[in-house]
Amino acid sequence: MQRAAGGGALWRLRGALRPHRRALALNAGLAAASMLAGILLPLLARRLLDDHALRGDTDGLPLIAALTVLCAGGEAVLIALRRVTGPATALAVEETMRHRLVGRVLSQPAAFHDRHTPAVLATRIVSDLALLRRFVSFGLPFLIINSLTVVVVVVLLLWLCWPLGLLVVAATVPPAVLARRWEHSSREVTRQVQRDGETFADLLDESIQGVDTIQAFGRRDDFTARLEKAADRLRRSQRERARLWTALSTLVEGCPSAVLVTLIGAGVAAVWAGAVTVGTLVAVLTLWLFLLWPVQSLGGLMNQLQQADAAAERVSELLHRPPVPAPPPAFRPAPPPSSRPAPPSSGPARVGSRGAELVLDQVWFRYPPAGPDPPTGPAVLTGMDLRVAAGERVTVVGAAGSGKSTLAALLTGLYEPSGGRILIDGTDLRHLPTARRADVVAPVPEHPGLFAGTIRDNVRLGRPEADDAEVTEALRAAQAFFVHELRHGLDEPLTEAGLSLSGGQRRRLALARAFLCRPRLLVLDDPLVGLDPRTAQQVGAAVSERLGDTTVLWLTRHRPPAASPGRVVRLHSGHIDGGSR
Ligand SMILES: Nc1ncnc2c1ncn2[C@@H]1O[C@H](COP(=O)(O)OP(=O)(O)OP(=O)(O)O)[C@@H](O)[C@H]1O
Repeated sequence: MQRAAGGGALWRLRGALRPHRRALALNAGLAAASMLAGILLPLLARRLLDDHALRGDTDGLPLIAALTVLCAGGEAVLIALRRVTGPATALAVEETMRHRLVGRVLSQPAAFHDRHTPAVLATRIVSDLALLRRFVSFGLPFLIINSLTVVVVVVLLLWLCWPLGLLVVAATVPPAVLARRWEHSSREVTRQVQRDGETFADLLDESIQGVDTIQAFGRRDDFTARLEKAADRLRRSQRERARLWTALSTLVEGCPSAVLVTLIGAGVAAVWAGAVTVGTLVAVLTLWLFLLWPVQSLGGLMNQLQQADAAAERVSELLHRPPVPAPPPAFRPAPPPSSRPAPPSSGPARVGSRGAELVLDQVWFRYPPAGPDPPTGPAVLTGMDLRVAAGERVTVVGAAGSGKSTLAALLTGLYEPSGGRILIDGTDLRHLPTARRADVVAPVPEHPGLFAGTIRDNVRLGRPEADDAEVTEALRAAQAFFVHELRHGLDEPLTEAGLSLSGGQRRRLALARAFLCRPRLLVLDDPLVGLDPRTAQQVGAAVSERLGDTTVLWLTRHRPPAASPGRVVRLHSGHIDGGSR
């Protein structure tokens, strides 16, 4: 439903302002006080002229002069204070929103990340929040101060000389109406600018990430053309927005000069006619000058309000997503294996744990749609049944695209089944708290995620408290001996996403990471891809021999090496042939 006025999405973000309400109230107080101190000056000038200067009366002059200096000085001090506290408050508000936003984004399920690319999320977290910070530090205070100024000045003008006051009121109406109409017509254009910006950011992200492929296939010109087309669309919508904005600002900025001339003419005539004093005319003209900035800045502030509202809409769409569901109180996962003493480092490393029983009960799965349309694609899993006893090793063999990675994603809770249940020791996986999942189910995904940091940080991802002896043991079990040949060993820094390592090395670090968690169920998604036959054989042997009673589900396109886990089942047409023994 279309909102009647801008600001609705901003209002939905008020929760993020709550922790800063004192600082915001202080800023508003400083702004109102400085505005009032400024507005008192024309009134004091009127007294100075009418009661003293034009009459030659010096009685009381020092008091009026002292009050004038006090107001002028007070206004300057209050403005300076606001300039210090305002940006600090805006930065604090931005920090609160960023903290909440990052937390919400990182806790969203995989289906959400399928629909929002990293570029779009980064834009929202960085650019949209910067827009909102600017609005909180500049746009919002000025919208409040300017509105207050208009009300106070108009009341004073009507009180000082109502005909001149009415003239001023009449002169402020057209710009206000124009700004309102502009706000209406430019709302959709503003959103279009932001949509085009997101599309461009997406394409840019995709092109930079795939630059090797683009260059290898000599498609640089094609991709440059695609980017230019998207940039052109963005430029066109920005130009349309600028056109609307120019029309408004020209009218709004041109109006006041015409009004000032009229006001001077009418005011001088009124003084000649004896209807107003010189002091009153000076006060009226000065007060009109106070209205100039609020009127002239109206367009700019509406512009900022719109951009901030569009940013707030996108930010609140993320912030108000449902939180990760809390587990029902009944579920008690087994105690984390870290409480057990680490095995001795001599002899073959054992990284296993007490295994969990896994049951897939009529599991159906269809990927959620990328857009708002209802799902249309075929179901990937179609009533899958599989029973794996505690401590059992099962190899699931399936062709490319048969749904192995999908099954791994379901087992690690990245997606929820569209139908049926996944039970671990009889408890539905849906009820397993996210933070404890790594204690129970550890994945070795087909494309493991590594992060900037040291090898140690990456291996300890699931168990940050593990000591170096445990990390080294997990690396040995995963055949990741290459780590000891690195210059800094466990302290070797990885560049972003572990790009400084080969695919096979990354995979072995992912294995070590999973081993270190000593999970009760280990899910391996084609873990031998990228390994040479000898290392593959050793990893297969490590999984068979060194995992103790850990239950292992090995998903693969081909039968793994001879030493690989025991029972073999086939994934075919979305279900497992002979899954439930
Ligand atoms: N995020 C996604 N959104 C929509 N469809 C998807 C998504 N990921 C995978 N699919 C589809 O689900 C099906 C199964 O894919 P999946 O990656 O699970 O297969 P796989 O057996 O692991 O394949 P491979 O051995 O090639 O890695 C494929 O048809 C694929 O197109």
